[in-house]
Amino acid sequence: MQATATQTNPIISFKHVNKIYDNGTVGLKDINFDIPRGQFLVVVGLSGAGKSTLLRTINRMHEITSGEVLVDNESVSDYKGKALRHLRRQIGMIFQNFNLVKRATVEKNVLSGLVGYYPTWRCVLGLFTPHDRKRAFQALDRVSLTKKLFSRADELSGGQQQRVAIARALMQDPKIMLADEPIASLDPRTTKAVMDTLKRLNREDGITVIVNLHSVELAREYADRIVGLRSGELVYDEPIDQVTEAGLNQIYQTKPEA
Ligand SMILES: Nc1ncnc2c1ncn2[C@@H]1O[C@H](COP(=O)(O)OP(=O)(O)OP(=O)(O)O)[C@@H](O)[C@H]1O
Repeated sequence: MQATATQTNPIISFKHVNKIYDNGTVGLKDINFDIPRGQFLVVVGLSGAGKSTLLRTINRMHEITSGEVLVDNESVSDYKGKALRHLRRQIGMIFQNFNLVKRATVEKNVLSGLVGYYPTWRCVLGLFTPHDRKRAFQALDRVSLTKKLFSRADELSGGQQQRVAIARALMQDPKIMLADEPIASLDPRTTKAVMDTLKRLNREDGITVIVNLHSVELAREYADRIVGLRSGELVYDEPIDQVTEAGLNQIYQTKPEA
């Protein structure tokens, strides 16, 4: 069989990645795997398994202790200044608590996604061009929220706020979207709206999406592939058509005593 581009050219690679926090806690232990371009990857595992740590090594919110993280075949560990800013522009991120400026309008929150492109003072002063505003409107359209353009962020439901956060990330024109427990504080209906939005961006825009989830059911519903972490180690890695209940249970077993 002929190798496809995604097989030969992963967008992200972890090579023997270890992360030990300053207090000695092992965050990640010898992580090795590739993420093909355009994949919808879900990372599952118990609380403290290392999911957030893993995600944050990709955009260098966390530094690794050893090994290599490659984005587009380039090791990002030594990136500084311009190179690091360029890396972070390509990677959108959303969080459990949305991280919006609650008293600001939806439009202003979305426009703040341009902070990686403009000096911060320009964003703070709100010096955006008509073209920027048009892009903010288009980003909100992608998450079906144009009607809320001039609402204050804290007037929106949790699910809507998370979609504003997604629109803000879209302003970066990202190749990769990291989502750290994006639905942990949402009810089932709004959860579906957020997960469907991420899936649509993955399918229609080709954005590689990596989501940390506690819910195995949601992982099975949305993922192309599921990886499982336990105590910082990769203990599970299967494409969705090979995921089984028994396999998933293995992620949640506690380690036998040595
Ligand atoms: N800044 C830190 N300093 C020290 N240890 C940390 C730090 N951040 C995380 N840890 C530890 O690293 C391990 C992995 O944490 P991490 O937050 O990545 O797990 P997680 O799977 O995302 O958990 P959760 O689902 O609760 O968010 C845990 O033992 C955690 O206590």
